[in-house]
Amino acid sequence: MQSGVYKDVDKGLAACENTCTASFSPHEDMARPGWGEEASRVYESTKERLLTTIGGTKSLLSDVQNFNSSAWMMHYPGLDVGAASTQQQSNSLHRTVSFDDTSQPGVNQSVVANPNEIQVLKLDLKLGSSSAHPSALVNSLEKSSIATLLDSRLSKSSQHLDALSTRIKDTSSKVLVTGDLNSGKSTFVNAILRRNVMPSNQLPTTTLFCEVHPVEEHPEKIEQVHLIKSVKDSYSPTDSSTFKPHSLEDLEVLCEENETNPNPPLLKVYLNDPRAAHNSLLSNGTVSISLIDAPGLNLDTLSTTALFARQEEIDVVVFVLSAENRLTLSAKEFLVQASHEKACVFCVVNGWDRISERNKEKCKKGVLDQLKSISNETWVDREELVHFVDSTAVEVDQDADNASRFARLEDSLRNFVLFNRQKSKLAPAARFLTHLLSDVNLLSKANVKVADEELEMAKKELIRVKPILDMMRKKRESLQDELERIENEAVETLGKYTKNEIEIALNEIANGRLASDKVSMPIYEGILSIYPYARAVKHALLQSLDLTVHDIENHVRDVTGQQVRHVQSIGNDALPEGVDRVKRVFVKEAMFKSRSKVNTSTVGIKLSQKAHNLDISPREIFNTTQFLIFKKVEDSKVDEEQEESSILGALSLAVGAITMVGGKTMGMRGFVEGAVRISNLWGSDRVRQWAAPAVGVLVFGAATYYIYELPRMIPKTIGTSIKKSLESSAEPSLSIDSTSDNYNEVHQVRVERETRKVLRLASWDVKEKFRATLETHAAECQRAEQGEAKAKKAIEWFDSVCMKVEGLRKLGGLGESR
Ligand SMILES: Nc1nc2c(ncn2[C@@H]2O[C@H](COP(=O)(O)OP(=O)(O)OP(=O)(O)O)[C@@H](O)[C@H]2O)c(=O)[nH]1
Repeated sequence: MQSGVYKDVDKGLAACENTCTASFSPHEDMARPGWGEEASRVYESTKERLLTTIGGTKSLLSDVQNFNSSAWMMHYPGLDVGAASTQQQSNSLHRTVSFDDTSQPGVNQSVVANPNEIQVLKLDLKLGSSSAHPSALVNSLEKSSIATLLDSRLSKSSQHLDALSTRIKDTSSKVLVTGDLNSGKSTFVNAILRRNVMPSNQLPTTTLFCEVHPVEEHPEKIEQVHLIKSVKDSYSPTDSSTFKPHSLEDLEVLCEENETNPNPPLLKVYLNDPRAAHNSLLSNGTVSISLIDAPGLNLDTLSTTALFARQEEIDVVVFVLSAENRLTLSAKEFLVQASHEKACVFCVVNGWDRISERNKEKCKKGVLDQLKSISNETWVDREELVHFVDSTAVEVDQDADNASRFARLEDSLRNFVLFNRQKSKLAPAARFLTHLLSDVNLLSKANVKVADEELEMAKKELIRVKPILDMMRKKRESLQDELERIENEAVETLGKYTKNEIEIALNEIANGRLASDKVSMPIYEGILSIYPYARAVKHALLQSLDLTVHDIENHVRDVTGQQVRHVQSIGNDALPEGVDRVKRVFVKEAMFKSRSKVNTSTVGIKLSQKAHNLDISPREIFNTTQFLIFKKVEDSKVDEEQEESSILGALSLAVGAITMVGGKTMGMRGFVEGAVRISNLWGSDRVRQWAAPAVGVLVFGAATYYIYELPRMIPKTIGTSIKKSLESSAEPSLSIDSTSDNYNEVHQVRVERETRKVLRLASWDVKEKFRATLETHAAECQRAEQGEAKAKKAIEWFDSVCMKVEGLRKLGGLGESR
């Protein structure tokens, strides 16, 4: 016999929790004076502790939810993939903290936990195919989905805590009286109340639920019946819209009226119990008890009554059966369900007076055997829970034996109600809190484990990435400087080179020589083709200049290409390992290609291909100044001939001018005629006498000299002219187009600009790659630092949750769920 239920009151709720599964035999305690007060005291103190624990747990759940949504997406333990490793883990850690979360990087797959340990916060993973293994589902779900599912479980648990809290605060207890049809339920309720209130009859009468409350619960403290349309409707005795009032006398009529109602109403009956508190069950002075007279069980009412019995506020089910009849199928079915829900069922075997003395033992055995097969717990405590009485005799004169049996029934029932109130109101809360706190503890430890893993990963990542980042940050400035230096040096070198090469070329041309050996001078074909010859010379000189520029460009391309590779190699050397290198290929042909698109860039290019550059002015053929200059440049010995040459030059200029004006080259006849015309100008006979031969000789000598000197003079004259005009944009004969810069400067600037453009692009590539790599590493570093901080915070926070769980367990007198 378990008699420690009320003795061991100091164990508080742990005792309450233990008694949930303990057998019930409080009769020894009942015999003690003041047992009711003691039970009540235990109840009150345990209730207060539980309510405080519920408040603390709710606040803890809210904290977990906030942390889950704002700081750390909660991880959920996966499924057991190895009993051995689970066992091993369990041995080393308090309440298995390991788990199989293979969806998380870095989590050791051999580390597992038993998911069955999670009870209240178990996720509803019946998603999609029912054949999908829960572990697969856990692992396939996104972290955020798990966190969301968990959040929903936490919310539901919090709501359930509210319901439990309300239930704990509810001081009333409900006793549901049910049983087979006509088994005497109403008669028994009347006997308990010592009043003939419930209609009882040979014929089935009770078709609806009659809930009897002490009159003290009525707002006006009057006896009254409240008819509530449906058992599902809400009801408040102070809200007249929720019920229809009737007098007690109407009760029988109301029952008759609703005999065939498929959806019968619920009746609340407020009744005065005239008995003293220590005798009364209804107004016992300790707790507020209501009795519910339910319809007899048949196929129609079975489900409704079973549903009613399952309700949390039903603390006790009193099952009334007839001593004369065996249990019906409906009754058996109900008892199985009720005993499953409530563990023990209080049984009243009615009509005991109808059983003859000699059959009483046999009848008793038959009833108990039936009960044993249905509810073993009830059978075990049959002395307290199964009573054989005559309910009809309670109000009338009854034999002492039945009076004693009924008194014992009443004591047992009252005791059972008080005892079960503790069980039905506090134990579910205690059990739920125990499981919930254990789940929170398990989840916290599982998350500490994950946070540990993530902390390790973050640290490793920082060890890897931070030195690279620091090195790159240090290199950034020097790389920039180095690239700029290479660019500037190359630009300067190639600019100078260009200037120098063009200077050399122009000097060559000014000396009448070709600047490139890839071009040859035209052949002089005599004075008669002097003009085409001069034009061809000019073309050859300009072409040689063009080829010089072309050679310069090629050289610049080669050198720039080398510098591009140099830039790339410096840039690639500055990049950390594992990063793609700069691979842009330098296409040297693309250099100097953009000239056709931009007008100014055509300046000074392909001079020989522009027709207007080949125009020859008389001065380029007969320019005495040029001639003299050529002489000076060519040979210093000719100084003494300068005077003569000057005269001849002047003459040649005149003759040339005349011949050119007359139609470019007129030939010897025209030349002589020209000379005669000049002599005619003089007009005097005397002059004509001596001058004609002298002029003739002079002209002839000059012509002879010119014919001899022209092939040598023309390239120099033209070359000098070209050089002069290229060195100054003011020279109209060979303009380098719309620029004020001279030819040399134009090319120097062009080469510098192209070189800078190419090298700047190469540097940009390198710098961009370096910048992007640095940014990537900075982001990785930042992520790792954030991960480290987050993991540290999570470890600290979940550790504090475990401590709070421990505190709440102590506060509520709760143990560990497993
Ligand atoms: N002799 C005897 N008759 C009883 C006893 N209990 C009930 N009866 C009679 O049995 C009949 C049915 O009693 P009720 O109380 O109406 O039975 P019930 O279970 O409430 O009936 P329903 O609600 O219609 O299922 C009545 O005539 C009662 O007088 C008892 O202990 N002894």
